[in-house]
Amino acid sequence: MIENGWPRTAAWIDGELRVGGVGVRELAAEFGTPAYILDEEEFHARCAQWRQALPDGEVHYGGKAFLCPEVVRWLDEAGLCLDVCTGGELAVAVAGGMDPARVVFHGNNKSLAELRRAVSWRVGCVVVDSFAEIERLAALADEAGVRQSVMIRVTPGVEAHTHEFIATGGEDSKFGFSLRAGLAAEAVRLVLAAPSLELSGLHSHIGSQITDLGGFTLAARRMADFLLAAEREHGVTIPKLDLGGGLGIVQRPGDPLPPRPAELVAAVREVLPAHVRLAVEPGRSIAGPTAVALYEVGTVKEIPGVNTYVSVDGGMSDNPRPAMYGAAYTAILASRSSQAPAREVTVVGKHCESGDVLVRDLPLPADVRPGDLLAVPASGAYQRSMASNYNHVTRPPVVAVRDGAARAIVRRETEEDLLRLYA
Ligand SMILES: Cc1ncc(COP(=O)(O)O)c(C=O)c1O
Ligand SMILES: N[C@@H](CCCC[NH3+])C(=O)O
Repeated sequence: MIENGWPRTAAWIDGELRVGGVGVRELAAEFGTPAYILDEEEFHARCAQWRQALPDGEVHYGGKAFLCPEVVRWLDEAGLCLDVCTGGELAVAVAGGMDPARVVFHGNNKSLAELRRAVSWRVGCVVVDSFAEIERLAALADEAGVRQSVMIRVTPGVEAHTHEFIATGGEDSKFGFSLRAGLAAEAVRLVLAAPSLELSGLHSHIGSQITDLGGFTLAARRMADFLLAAEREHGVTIPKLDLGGGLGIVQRPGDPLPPRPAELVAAVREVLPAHVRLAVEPGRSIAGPTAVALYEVGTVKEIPGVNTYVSVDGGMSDNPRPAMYGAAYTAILASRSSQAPAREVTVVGKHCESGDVLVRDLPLPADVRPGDLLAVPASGAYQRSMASNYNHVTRPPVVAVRDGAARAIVRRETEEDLLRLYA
C-alpha cells in the first residue's frame, strides 16, 4: 500500500495510516483537518542526502517550497543555506536564527526596501535579475560602504520538460538575463564595472518538477561555456555556478522516479570547469515528499452513470496545484481498512468553484463515507506556502511528527487571525 511518494515513516498499522509513529485518527482529533502532517525524519534525511551529494559545494534550500522558523532551524542543523525570494522569506529566515550571510536573495522585481534590507542585514549574496537592479544595488551598497556579493541570473535558453507555468529557463522569460540575446554578457560587464559589487557567480534555474537530467546538463554546459568566455574576456575568475532547483518528485505511484541528488550532481559536474564551485537550490525535492495532507470527508455525491464526488474539508485553498498546473495527486482512505470494492471517484474541495478538484479518477473503496479521513502524499512543497484564504477559510496547520510525538510547527489560522485585518 505504502509505495514511493509517501514519507519514509508512513505505515499501515492497526487499520490506519501512521506517520512518524502517530495514527491519523489521533492527529485529526488533536489538530483538526485539513492539516499537513510532516515527517520530520524524511525532512532531515532529504537535507542530508543533498548535503552528502555536494560536500564541497553549496546547498541552498529553496524556501518558497515551504518555510517556517522551525524548518530554518532544521536547515541550520543540516548545514544547508537558504534561498529566499522576498523580504518576507528573509524575515522568516532571520526569525529562525539563520545568519543572513548564508542567504541568497532572488527575485525579478525586488523592491528598493528589500534591496536596502539585504545590504544592511549583510545577506550573503543577491542574485541580480535586471539592469535596473544592478544599478540600484550598486548605489545602495556604495551608500552603505560595503561590497555586496552578487550572482547574475542567466536564462540559458533551455526548455525544461515541465508545465509551462513552472518553466523558467527559456528565452522568453521574465526571469534573468538572456544568454542568446547578449544581455547576460552585458550584465557581467556592468557588475564588474561597479566597485561596490563583487561577482561571485552565475546562476540559472530552468524550471521545477523536472524528472530527467537532460535539461540540467544542457544548462550546465551552456552556463560553463558562458562563464569561461566571460572569464577570458575580462581576465577575472568567476568562482561559482549555481544551477538553481527544479529536481522533481513522485506525486503518485507510477510517476517516473526522479534522479537522485547525487546523480544530478555527478551529471552536471562532468561539464563544469574544475575551478568552479557548484551550488544548487532544491526546494520541492527536499520538502515535497515530507508531508501528507489529511482531510475529512464531508459528503459523497453519486450521479448515477456520471461521476461520484467525494467532498473534503479543504481544497484549492490548501492545494492550488491541480487547478494551477494540472498536477495529478493520489489519495487513500487513511482512517480505517475497507474490504469494499473500489470505484472511481473525484475528490473535490469545499470551495465555490467547479475547478476545485484535488484528485481525479481515484479508485476508493465504495463505502467511503462522511467522517472518513483521506490522506494525500507529496504535499510538503508549494501547498502550505501557496495556501490562500479564498472563501475566508483559515489555512491549515503543519504538524511535525517524529517517534510517536506530534507538534504544530505552524498553527492553524483562526477566524480571529482573519478578522484582525479588517477596518
Ligand atoms: C531561483 C529558484 N531557485 C530554486 C527554486 C526551487 O525550485 P524547486 O522547488 O523546483 O527545487 C526555484 C523555484 O522553482 C527558483 O525559482
Ligand atoms: N509553485 C510551483 C513551483 C514554482 C517554483 C518557483 N520558481 C509549483 O507548485 O509547482
